[in-house]
Amino acid sequence: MGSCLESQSKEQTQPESDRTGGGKSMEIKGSVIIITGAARGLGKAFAEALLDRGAKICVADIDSEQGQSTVAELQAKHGEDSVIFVSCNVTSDDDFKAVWDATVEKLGPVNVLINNAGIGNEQEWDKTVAVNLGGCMRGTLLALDRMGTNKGGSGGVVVNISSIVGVKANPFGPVYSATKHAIIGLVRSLGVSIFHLLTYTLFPVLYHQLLFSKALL
Ligand SMILES: NC(=O)C1=CN([C@@H]2O[C@H](COP(=O)(O)OP(=O)(O)OC[C@H]3O[C@@H](n4cnc5c(N)ncnc54)[C@H](O)[C@@H]3O)[C@@H](O)[C@H]2O)C=CC1
Ligand SMILES: CCCCCC(=O)/C=C/[C@H]1[C@H](O)CC(=O)[C@@H]1CCCCCCC(=O)O
Repeated sequence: MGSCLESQSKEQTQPESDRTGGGKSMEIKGSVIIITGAARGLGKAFAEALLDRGAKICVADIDSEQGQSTVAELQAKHGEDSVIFVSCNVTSDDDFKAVWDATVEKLGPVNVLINNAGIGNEQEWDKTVAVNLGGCMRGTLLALDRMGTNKGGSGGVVVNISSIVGVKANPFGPVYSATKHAIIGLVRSLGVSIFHLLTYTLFPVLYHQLLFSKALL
């Protein structure tokens, strides 16, 4: 059966301790990092923390107004050459590729992708699946294609954002919870079969933001 994760082979397996993607240790200073959904919330907080440590950041978000305002704020502190905004809907292959190309052109070769964009819309469940799970899959597969050592890349890191409800049941949001469970399945499976990149999952618990505050009321 064909696989979207082409050219994996059993010969390419290596010990867990050697899973370094490109075989090098990772340094944040000078790294080029794409963060989806970084116009606000957790993604913006990741951008701030990584900029403080010397990374260059592409804020990729569907909300251009908020994204541009966030980048203007971050540029005022870290300089215009350190952070850019690129409009991106993570459900679109073309958008994701354009983000990658613009980042390489303006900041240099990409080292890290953080698939952070996420929504919690139980009524429009297919949209929630497309953004939360589809965005992580699309980004991870593109990263393998662009950074994978099997494709002539230098390796790199992909971080996919799950949630506490990716490991616990969430009766108030079963669709959201299912997407976050699936992200863990994706990364765990990649972790045992792919050594061309490092893949991680983060499990945030609660981070204040407007939408979630409203969901609790
Ligand atoms: N806030 C929290 O306590 C927790 C958040 N998470 C996860 O962390 C991630 C970020 O969450 P928050 O910062 O709280 O969310 P948020 O709602 O504050 O921000 C989400 C960002 O994603 C963007 N976005 C939405 N749809 C998009 C799309 N199709 N393409 C590109 N960008 C899109 C939005 O414009 C927004 O800037 C999500 O994946 C969420 O599921 C996980 C656990 C806890
Ligand atoms: C309900 C427990 C949520 C656990 C923490 C979490 O993952 C929160 C994430 C929010 C993030 O800001 C983006 C969202 O939209 C998330 C909230 C989704 C809650 C689903 C509730 C479903 C509903 O009541 O419609």
